[in-house]
Amino acid sequence: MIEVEQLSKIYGSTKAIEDLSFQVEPGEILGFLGPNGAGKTTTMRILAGYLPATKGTAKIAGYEVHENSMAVRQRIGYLPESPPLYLDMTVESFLHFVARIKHVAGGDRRDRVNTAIARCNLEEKRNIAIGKLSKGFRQRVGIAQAIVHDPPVIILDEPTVGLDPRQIIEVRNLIKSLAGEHTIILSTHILPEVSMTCSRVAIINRGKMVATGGIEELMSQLTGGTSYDLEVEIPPEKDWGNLFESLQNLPGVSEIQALDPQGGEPHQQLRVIAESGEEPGPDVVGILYAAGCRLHEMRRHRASLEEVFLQLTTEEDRTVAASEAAGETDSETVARESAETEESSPEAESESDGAQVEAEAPETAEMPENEEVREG
Ligand SMILES: Nc1ncnc2c1ncn2[C@@H]1O[C@H](COP(=O)(O)OP(=O)(O)OP(=O)(O)O)[C@@H](O)[C@H]1O
Repeated sequence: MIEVEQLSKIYGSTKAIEDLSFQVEPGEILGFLGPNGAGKTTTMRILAGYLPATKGTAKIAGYEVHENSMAVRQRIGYLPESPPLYLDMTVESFLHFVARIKHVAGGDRRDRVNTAIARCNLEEKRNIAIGKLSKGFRQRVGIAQAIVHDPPVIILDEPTVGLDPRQIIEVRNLIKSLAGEHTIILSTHILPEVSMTCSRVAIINRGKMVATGGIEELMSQLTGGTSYDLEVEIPPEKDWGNLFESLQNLPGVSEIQALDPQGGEPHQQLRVIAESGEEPGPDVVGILYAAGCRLHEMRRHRASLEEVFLQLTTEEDRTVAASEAAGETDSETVARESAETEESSPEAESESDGAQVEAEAPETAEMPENEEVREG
């Protein structure tokens, strides 16, 4: 449903994203995860047809996003980081307005608006002006405007930023309830968001893809899977070397480490590292039991998504640091930092992005006087 091939975006001399390739299957929620400045918003804006890529292609439902931006916009619902909302309009009239500009047929509009209101739990707020709603309700209106034309694809850029913990849970549940019927890509820098909401994850760092896959799959592939820390007491008559060898030869065991080799007999602290996707814990216990060992403690450790994320992003950062130490010029880093400083100034942005900035379509092209509305 979403196919991205070697997508790159360069702002002046800053490579915001570089050769990104990934796919999102129908009905799936893909978490697009990366630290601040990794290139998430840039990717979301390109997918939504609001920013041209420098290189590569992105297709939504078979349409190339830049070449067929109108066809793509009909097929996507987009929630930008700061959703453009008309604060003076009531929830219902705003959704009618969006349905009209999204070309929902006149006869279907009432139904579509009612469905979006129901899906986003906005019944009690339908006649309230958006400006009087809390941030959490406004975010729901943002999601309602993204789904009001029943698009097959929904693009959500940091959908829970700025919400309180209760609102975060509500918005996450809402997003989950939309999967299946819709294909969703959700950008976030919040790890639990991905594990709670998404079926698959794409991790980016400094504009490059560092991993994609199912969350479980990534955790076992990248960290070597499960390990067990054991404290055992070995009977004096048993040969420790033989026992060590039996454990080492167990199917599914990758390595045995003696954590406390100085501890001496009979107490030993061991770490058993499993092969990827294997769980040899019960067999380890079986061997120890058969050898007459006393098991004082056994702890199973599985890497968390946090560890995977840190492992991936730190490896990448270390590589960059190493090349810097080797005397290579990191023009990208310098350019990024200066671009970040310039970001706040619209003039500076046009300078750094040259002609590409002018070619960008504003996210709110269909909503005139948007800036005034946002401020109001
Ligand atoms: N208009 C622009 N002009 C110049 N550089 C830009 C522009 N927009 C983004 N960048 C740079 O591109 C890089 C990626 O930015 P982007 O906003 O896509 O990251 P992000 O992952 O969404 O970050 P965050 O989580 O902080 O919003 C950053 O280095 C940023 O400074």
